[in-house]
Amino acid sequence: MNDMRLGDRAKQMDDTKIRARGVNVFYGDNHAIKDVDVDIADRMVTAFIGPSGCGKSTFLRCLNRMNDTISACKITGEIKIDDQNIYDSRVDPVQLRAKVGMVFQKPNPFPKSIYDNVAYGPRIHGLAKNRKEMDEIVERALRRGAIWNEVKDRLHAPATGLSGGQQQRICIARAVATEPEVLLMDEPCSALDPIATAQVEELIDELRQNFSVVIVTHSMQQAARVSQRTAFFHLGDLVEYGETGTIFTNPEDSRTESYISGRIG
Ligand SMILES: Nc1ncnc2c1ncn2[C@@H]1O[C@H](COP(=O)(O)OP(=O)(O)OP(=O)(O)O)[C@@H](O)[C@H]1O
Repeated sequence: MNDMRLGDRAKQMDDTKIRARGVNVFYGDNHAIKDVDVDIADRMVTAFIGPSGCGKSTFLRCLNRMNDTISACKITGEIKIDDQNIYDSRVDPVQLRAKVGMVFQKPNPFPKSIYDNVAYGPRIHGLAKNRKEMDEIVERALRRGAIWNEVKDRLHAPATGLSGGQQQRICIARAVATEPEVLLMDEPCSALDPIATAQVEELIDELRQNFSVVIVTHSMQQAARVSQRTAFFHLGDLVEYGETGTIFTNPEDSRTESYISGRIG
């Protein structure tokens, strides 16, 4: 183990936001995630990389219990956010998903106005006492989504009428409107052109001032650009996890090296 990783491990003692231990996921007989332990840091971007089907999205969805909605899916092990086991029967998944927001691969605005898309979560969770407070929440979220200037004059127009890149930033604004602590992003740029991708990447860098961000990406360049930590998955195993620069320049495991050099995947 190199010095960087030892330093990282020590730091993780202080800044861990999510602590997963012995996590296994099964879809029927398919053992999709195998005994994964990982500590995800607060206010940093963590990238999940690995070949198609290795379990990146499955593990990401464990972090806000999105897999609960898949009946064939069984999860064992423990995932704690701060000190709370999110699979404890007392945890309400709806409340959990306000705390752990998610942005998907394909922009999926609701067929509602831009304003109502962003106000949706805050309304469900009763975050505003009146219209003025809701207006403030919506504006703050749209500013955080780096889309306010483009939409401030048409807040009541349908969100579905925006470009793909704008829709994705609306979805990010919608996810941050409930003041989550963690933001999960499942290939958030895969449907975007290079300009919109650059805007979303810049935004991810700003979001980490306030949130712990976990991003699944197929682009190693993107992982290298946006993340501080990288986890490499292969066939359901978390093969290697550490500081992004180290994973890309000096990986310990031959499978990681093969993947980043394009020999597998
Ligand atoms: N809803 C589901 N029902 C059954 N099996 C699933 C489901 N989702 C994923 N799987 C299986 O779990 C394994 C991991 O899939 P997952 O989508 O997590 O991989 P991934 O690394 O995110 O892949 P990709 O990069 O292609 O999106 C695969 O074998 C996949 O077929």
